[in-house]
Parts: sequence; structure tokens; C-alpha cells
Amino acid sequence: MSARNPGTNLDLQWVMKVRVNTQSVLKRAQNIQGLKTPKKQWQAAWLLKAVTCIDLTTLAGDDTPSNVHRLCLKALQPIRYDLLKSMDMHDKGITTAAVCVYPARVADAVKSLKAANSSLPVASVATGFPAGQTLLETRLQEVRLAVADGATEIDIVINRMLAITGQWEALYDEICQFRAACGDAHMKTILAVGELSTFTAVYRASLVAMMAGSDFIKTSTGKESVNATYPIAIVMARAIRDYYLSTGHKVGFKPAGGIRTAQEALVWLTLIKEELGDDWLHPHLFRFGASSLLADIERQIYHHVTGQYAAYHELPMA
Ligand SMILES: O=C[C@H](O)COP(=O)(O)O
Repeated sequence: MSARNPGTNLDLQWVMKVRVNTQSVLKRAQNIQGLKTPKKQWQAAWLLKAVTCIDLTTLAGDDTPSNVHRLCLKALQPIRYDLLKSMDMHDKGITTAAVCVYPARVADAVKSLKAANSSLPVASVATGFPAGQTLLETRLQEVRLAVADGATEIDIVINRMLAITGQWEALYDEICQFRAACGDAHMKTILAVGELSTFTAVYRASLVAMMAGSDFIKTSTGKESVNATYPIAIVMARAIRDYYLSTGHKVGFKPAGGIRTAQEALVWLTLIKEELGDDWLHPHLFRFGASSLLADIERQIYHHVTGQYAAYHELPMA
């Protein structure tokens, strides 16, 4: 990951003066979706880039040490070796950016990666994921325990009640406390945008999260009914850009929830390139939070290499 965002004091005046123009955001999103995405070998290259930006995720009630182990092995060899060899990419060390699990599974992931002699980061969701409706002390302790178990990235969820009711100072204070509890672990702040009522609220929550020292802002838990959408991403990307122009600190962006196809991944990369520029097209500033995107990307790469579509059973998945 890159240099950390140290955060700033809460600038409430800035937060409150923001107004987002819904129509122009929707128009921009349509415009981006209409742009041509790369084809042939350029598409394959972009898809490999997408792979390196995935936080390969399992966040299920029935997660066990063995499926976390499989997830880790898949993160370390995300694309079948023979396919990479055909593209002369077999020796480029392509892995996903991280694995992402529940706090209780962090130790399993750390153990599997260590056994594989890998330093791939383990990200843990925390702070009462997905609802964030546990007591503050419990949420803080969850962060500390995940870090103690070896997580080097923590995906916190914000207290939506504070954002929905406009208690920005209280939200800032909570996120600052989470940042302190993270210590050296990088903090991604999940806004759960599907539960915030307006684009203006999304922009304000993004700003507050960055002022409080988030290293990334992330759209969703994947458990809300509305997760990562392109219009919301534009609002968050503009907040990231404005924060960078004002403070000089680059904050990363992580869309998450419902991103399943290679074609969507290409649109997301286009959106980031258009809105934030090439600096953000790297895992230290951009991640996909996704549990099943990799399967489709590997399938498209199989098609690129062989000219045929693989059955899902031909590609070993986490
Ligand atoms: O942070 C990651 C999300 O929970 C993943 O959501 P997904 O299962 O819809 O890909």
C-alpha cells in the first residue's frame, strides 16, 4: 500500500456546503458506461490488472478453515498457470491484492498464507460488519483483535445512524477511534451507500471518512440491497479527487458488492481512469471487493487464450 492518509481536522464548513447535482452524476455515469472498453490482448491485459486489484472475499456464515484455505490458494494462483504461460505472464507474480474474511477467520487465512510462504495481505471486516449496530467498545475491540490475529487491512463499517441523522462530528470521532485501533493496519471505511439516502450524503460521508484518516473508502458491505453502482462511484471518486486537491493525500477507492462479470470490471477500471487517473489504477489505490468476480475473469481469459469458453468446473475456484 502507498503512503497513508494521515487525515485532517474535521472541516464541517466544507462538509456542509457540498451539494451534488443528481442529474449530472447520472448523465456522467451513462456516459462512462457508453465508452468503449478494450478488446483482444488489451482486454486480457486489463483483466489481469483487475485480478491484481481484487480483495478476494468470503464473508459467509458457513466459512470454515478449509474454505478460507482454498480462498488463499486461489488468491495466490488466481489464473490457471497454463493460461498465464500462453500469455507469457506466468512469471509476473500475479496474485489478487488481498484476501478478505470475517475476524474469526483471520487466523486461518494468516496460517494458510504463511504455510505457502506468502506475504499476501489479509483484510478483515470489522466493527460489527455488516450492520455496525454493536456498541462502540465492542466494535473497537473487534478491530484490535483482528489486528492481533494478523490482519494488515481492516474494512470497518460506519455507523449509518450517525450519517443518516447528519451527526458528522460524532461519525468523525468514531472513525478516528477506529483508525487509532487499526495501528499500522490500513483502514478501509465502508459507507454502506445503499443505506444513505442521497448523493449529497454519500459525498459528505466520504469526506468525513477521509478527514478521519481512512486509507480507502469503500462503497458497500455486499449485504445491502443496493451496493456498488456507477453513479455512487462517481460521487465518491469526486470526493477523493477534491480531498486530494485540497490536502495532497491520495485515498483509495474500493467498490464492493455485486460485481460479478469481467465486463463490469472493465467498466469500473474505465471509470477510475476517467475520474481519478492512472495513479489510481493500482492495488495500493484501487480494489474490487468481490467474492465471485474472479471466476468470470478467469473464464474470459480462458476464452482469450483458447478461443473457447470453459465450463466452470474446468477452472478451479476458491
Ligand atoms: O467486500 C466484499 C463484498 O462483501 C463482496 O460482495 P459480493 O459477494 O457481492 O462480491
